[in-house]
Amino acid sequence: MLLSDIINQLVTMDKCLKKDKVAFIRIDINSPIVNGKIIDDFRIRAHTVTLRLALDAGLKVVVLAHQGRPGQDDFTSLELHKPLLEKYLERPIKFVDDVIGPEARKQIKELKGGEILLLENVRMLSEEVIEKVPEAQAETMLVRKLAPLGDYFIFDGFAVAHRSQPSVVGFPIVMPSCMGYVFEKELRALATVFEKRGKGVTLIAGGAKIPDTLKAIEQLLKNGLVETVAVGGLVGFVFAVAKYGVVNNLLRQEIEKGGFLPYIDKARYILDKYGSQIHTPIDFAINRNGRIDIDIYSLTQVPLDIGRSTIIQFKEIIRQSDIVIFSGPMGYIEDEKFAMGTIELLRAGADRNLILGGGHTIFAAEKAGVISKAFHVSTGGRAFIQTIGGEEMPAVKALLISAKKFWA
Ligand SMILES: Nc1ncnc2c1ncn2[C@@H]1O[C@H](COP(=O)(O)OP(=O)(O)O)[C@@H](O)[C@H]1O
Ligand SMILES: O=C(OP(=O)(O)O)[C@H](O)COP(=O)(O)O
Repeated sequence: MLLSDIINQLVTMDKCLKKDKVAFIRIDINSPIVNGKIIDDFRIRAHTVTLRLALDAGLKVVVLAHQGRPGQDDFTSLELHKPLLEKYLERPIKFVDDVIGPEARKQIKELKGGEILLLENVRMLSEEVIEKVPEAQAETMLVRKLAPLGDYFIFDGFAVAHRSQPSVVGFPIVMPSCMGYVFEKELRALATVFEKRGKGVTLIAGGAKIPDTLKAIEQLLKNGLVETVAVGGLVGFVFAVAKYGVVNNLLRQEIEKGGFLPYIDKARYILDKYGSQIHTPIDFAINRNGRIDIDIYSLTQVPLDIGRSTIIQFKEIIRQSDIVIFSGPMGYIEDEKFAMGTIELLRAGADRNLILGGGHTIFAAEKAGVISKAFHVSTGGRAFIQTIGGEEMPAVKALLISAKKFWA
C-alpha cells in the first residue's frame, strides 16, 4: 500500500484535541549527552509544536519519552530535559520521577486542562526495551496501569517509530489513538518522495549505519523509488571495496573493525544489479598535517572525508535532481576540515527539495546553514532510513489497528 493511502487511514491529531481530556503523548527527545549535558536539542524543539497544540486546546497532557538505553552512559533521568522543554514551550511543566507508580498516577489524576506532566524515562521500566507485537505490549504494566487514566494516546515520536515497544505500540490497542503533528508531518514528507516514483530523486547516503543503509538503498532501487544513489562515509567504504576490490587494504580493515565485512558482498550484489545508478567515491581526503586529497589507489591512511573530485561529481548529480534525500555524513564531521564534503553537498542539496535525517546529518546541516531552506528535516535516524526503505513501522501498524478499532 502507498504511504499516502496509509496516512489517509490514520487518525489526525485534531480528533483528539478535546478540552479537559487526558492525552498520553509519546515523543522522542532522546538527545546526545556529553558530560551530563544535552548538546543538541533539535528533537526537543521539534516536539514542542505538538505539545503546544495539545495544551492550547486544553488537554491534560502526560508526556512519555525515553533517553538512552539501560546500561549506556546516556541513560539518564528526563529531569535533564525538563528545563529545555519549559524554555521552548514557554510555560512550566510538572515532572515526576516515576512512570507507573502511585505518585505518577496521583499526579496524572490531579492534572488540570492545559497542564503538562513529564513522566520519568519510560525505559526505567525493564519491560519497555523488550520488543513484542502490539497486542502483547497492550498487556504490559505500563499500559495496564496508565491507559485507564487517559482518554487518548497521541503518537508523535517518529524517531522511535521503528521500535515495537510498549510506549510505542501498546496504547493504540486499548485506547483511541492518533498521529501527533510531528509524526504526521514526517510521514507526509516521505510520501511526497514516494509519489515521484523515483523520477529525479537522488539519495545521498553516508554515515556509519551500514546494515540499515544498505538495506534501504537496495529497497529504494528495487522499488524504483530513487533514480540515483551517491554514497560516502563508512557506507562509501563498503561500496568502494565492493566496486574496486581490495585496491587498498586499509578500507577493508576499517570495515572489518566494525564487524561489517559481510556487507561488502551485499554491496557487490547491489552494484551488480543497479551499478549504473550508484556512484561511489573516486577520491578521499586524509589527514597528513592537514587535509589532503588522494585518489582511491594511493591511500596511505584511513580516509576522513570524500575528496574534491568526488564532491564535484556528487554536486553535479544533485544539480540534476528534483529531490535530494540526505542520510548520514560523507566524512568525519566532528573535525571541521573533514566536514567539507558533507557541508558542500548539503548546501548544493538546499537548492533542490532537500530532505534530511539523522542526528549527525542535522548537526552538519546546522553548520551548513541549510536547516531553514530544507524541504523537510526528519527527527528520525534509523526510523528515517527504514521508512524511506519502505519498511512498515510498528507505530504505524499499531495506529492502523487503533483507527479500525476505535474510530471506524
Ligand atoms: N570517513 C569517516 N571516518 C570516520 N568517521 C566517519 C566517516 N564518515 C562518517 N563518519 C562518522 O559517522 C558518524 C555518523 O553516522 P550516522 O550515525 O550513521 O549518521 P546520522 O546520525 O546522521 O544518522 C559520525 O560520527 C561521523 O564522524
Ligand atoms: O535516537 C533514536 O534513534 P536513532 O539513533 O536511530 O536516531 C531513537 O530514540 C531510538 O533509540 P533506540 O535506538 O535506543 O531505540
